[in-house]
Amino acid sequence: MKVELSGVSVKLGNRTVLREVSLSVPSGAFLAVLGPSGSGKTTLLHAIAGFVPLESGTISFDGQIVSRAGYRLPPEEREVGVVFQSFALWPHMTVEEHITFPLLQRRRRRFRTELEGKGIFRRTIGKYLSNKTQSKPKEDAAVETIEHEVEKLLKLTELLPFRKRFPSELSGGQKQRVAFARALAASRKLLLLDEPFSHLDAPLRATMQLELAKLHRTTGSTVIFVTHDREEALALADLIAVVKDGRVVQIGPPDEVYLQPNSPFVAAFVAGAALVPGTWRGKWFTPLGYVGDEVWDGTSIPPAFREAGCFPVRPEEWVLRKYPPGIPVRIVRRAYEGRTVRLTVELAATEINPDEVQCNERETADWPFRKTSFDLFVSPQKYRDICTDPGQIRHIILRKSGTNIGSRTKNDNNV
Ligand SMILES: Nc1ncnc2c1ncn2[C@@H]1O[C@H](COP(=O)(O)OP(=O)(O)OP(=O)(O)O)[C@@H](O)[C@H]1O
Repeated sequence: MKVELSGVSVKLGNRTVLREVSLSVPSGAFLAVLGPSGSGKTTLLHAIAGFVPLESGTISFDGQIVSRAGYRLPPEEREVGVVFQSFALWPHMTVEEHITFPLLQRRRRRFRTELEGKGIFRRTIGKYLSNKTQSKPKEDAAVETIEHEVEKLLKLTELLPFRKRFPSELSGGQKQRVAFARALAASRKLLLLDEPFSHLDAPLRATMQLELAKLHRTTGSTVIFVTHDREEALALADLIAVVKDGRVVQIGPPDEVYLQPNSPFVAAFVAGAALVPGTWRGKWFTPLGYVGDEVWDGTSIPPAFREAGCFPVRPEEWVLRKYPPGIPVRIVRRAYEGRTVRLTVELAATEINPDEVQCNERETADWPFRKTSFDLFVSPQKYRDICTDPGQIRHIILRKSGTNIGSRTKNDNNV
């Protein structure tokens, strides 16, 4: 199912929580909605599910408007499957009953007139159908269809051995799979997932991410997935929408958002980039405190970085050196991660006059820009060769890629 939002604004209480959000998710695509806490991700998902009314704009599914100001197709009529952060399983229902329930609801919608007021939500399909609301052949066909679908979903989510168990008898990962199976039973067209892995430990999280990717491939559902974990978003999605303060500030494929962020916020949030303060002269950038005569070529850096007086550098772009040339930094933390050592560094304060930092307050107010601290990775061997203790001052330079470095004296003449 293709999902389109055009100029969507949502007010909760007297706060505008979503502002003029426009985005388009092609049928079968996996969109990750990525943003910090409180940015409006869950509200965006709730607007798509039909849980909240719109102040303005439209939401459409396959070209049909499902929400606009003053109109909202009820959630149960939207054919969407939702997985909530907390799983929200029903303690009194078994695994197979969880999956049966939305199938009965869908059936109920189809036979609404026949079933109206007949008390269909009993614990099993048998009980439900023994209400004799339909003819015998119709009953048999309904049982068969629902049973068949339940079997398929149990198999798809590898829950066959647990079908008779209640939630209290399941592990975290199994509960998660029940939540997925129930959502798929509600709809295979559109799945809305609100941080579904946030309560799982790291190994289980990795397994569930693989399972979700497989499920997405096999079902072909459109998936909208809310997360504040950039690695999860980069690993799973076809498209990432970065949300800040209720707005979508950038949307694109993961590599595009990672490699070509359009603002300091996206660079720092999605790529963990350092926002190196310094001075722009034309296309050339001189990092603050740089010891040496190099300047960086910012031809491909968007204007928002010039306005903020900074240059984005991703962790993998740095080279650590014992001596100048480079930017002096103090190593404040090291974390051994097996193949690499993650170093957290701060610009060495003695070298820097904070007044020289041309910081755009609005863009960087929520990011530790002035107290610039960021990560870089070195090999364990390099770590042993270059640094021994946190607290040491070392130098970092931008990895030479052949095109992004110039000489200060040579290029000063060109600006
Ligand atoms: N019912 C409400 N009334 C008023 N404000 C609300 C209401 N619900 C949420 N908000 C506010 O709307 C903003 C967006 O909330 P939302 O839950 O969508 O953010 P989020 O990005 O999903 O956050 P998190 O990652 O912490 O779950 C927050 O500042 C929140 O405090």
